[in-house]
Amino acid sequence: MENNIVKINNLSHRYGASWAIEDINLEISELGVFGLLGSNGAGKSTTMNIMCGVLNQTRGLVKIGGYNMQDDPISAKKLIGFLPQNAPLHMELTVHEYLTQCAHLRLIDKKDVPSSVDKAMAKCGVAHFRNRLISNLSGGYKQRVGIAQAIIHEPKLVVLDEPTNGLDPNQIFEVRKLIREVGEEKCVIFSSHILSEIQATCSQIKMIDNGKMVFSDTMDAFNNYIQPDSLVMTLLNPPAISTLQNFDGVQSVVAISSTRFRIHFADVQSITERLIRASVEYGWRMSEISLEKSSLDQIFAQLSNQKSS
Ligand SMILES: Nc1ncnc2c1ncn2[C@@H]1O[C@H](COP(=O)(O)OP(=O)(O)OP(=O)(O)O)[C@@H](O)[C@H]1O
Repeated sequence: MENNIVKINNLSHRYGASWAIEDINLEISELGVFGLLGSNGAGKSTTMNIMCGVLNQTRGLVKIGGYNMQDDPISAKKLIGFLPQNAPLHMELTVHEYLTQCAHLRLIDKKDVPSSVDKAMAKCGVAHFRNRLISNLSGGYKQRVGIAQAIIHEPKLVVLDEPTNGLDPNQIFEVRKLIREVGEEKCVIFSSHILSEIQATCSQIKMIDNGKMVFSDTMDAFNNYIQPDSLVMTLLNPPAISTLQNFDGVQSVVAISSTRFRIHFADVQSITERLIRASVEYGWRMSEISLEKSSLDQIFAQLSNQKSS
């Protein structure tokens, strides 16, 4: 038996004539929260829907816990909990009624249904709303119920498609916390188009751009990758530009105005500190210094170019 929780090989899908995803490869064999990052239309939902057996791929292989999704969908799907982009909630049911129905749909042994429902409600912090109609819950609590239905049968893999979309900052904070807790016991894959969302929640990051996987590594590796390589500073009494150009570690200097400069450097280590010290020593009168980070669009562009070169 393979010990991969998820194995995806050369997964490709087209809607009509246009390819939504092409040759996606992915292997996960450990617990934790894995982020799938991509801008709108990048192919995240298509990948997740195929992974969960909701959509049939045009080409490629999906195995969950060693079971091929196309050959043995029942065994594969037993191992998955899925919260699609539009949570499949029944607004007219109470939280308890809905989760009980989900437990039956997941073929949990009848005698174990009440304890499974109680456990999922407790884990997701919705037990105190057990008798409330789902339609009367806030967005954050609706998402919690959505996550509860995804974990009720104790799956190995939990797939959450943009679970924090449309929530307010407090609700986002709480739902992220819940996702991290679920990730301590299960493999969680969750998608977002917001980089900070993935950075705050995930140990690993997979980036999709234009239907292709452009980056797959740990969050630390990604954060190192996007280390800033420029800064902007304002000097009210600047030296000659050649002085800045010759400063140790500086690669190039662009004068944005007579007092504002963009400095490109090779290594972020200590450059800001050394520039501040020099400003004090030589009386440059620094009033601003800030590191510039690449935008998500720039990162995607860099990674996509690297991939195709
Ligand atoms: N049912 C469909 N029919 C035709 N094209 C589709 C269909 N579903 C998705 N697409 C197209 O496939 C591409 C990938 O869409 P997908 O929904 O997988 O992206 P996404 O990364 O999840 O984006 P979003 O965050 O906007 O949902 C897009 O160009 C989209 O327009």
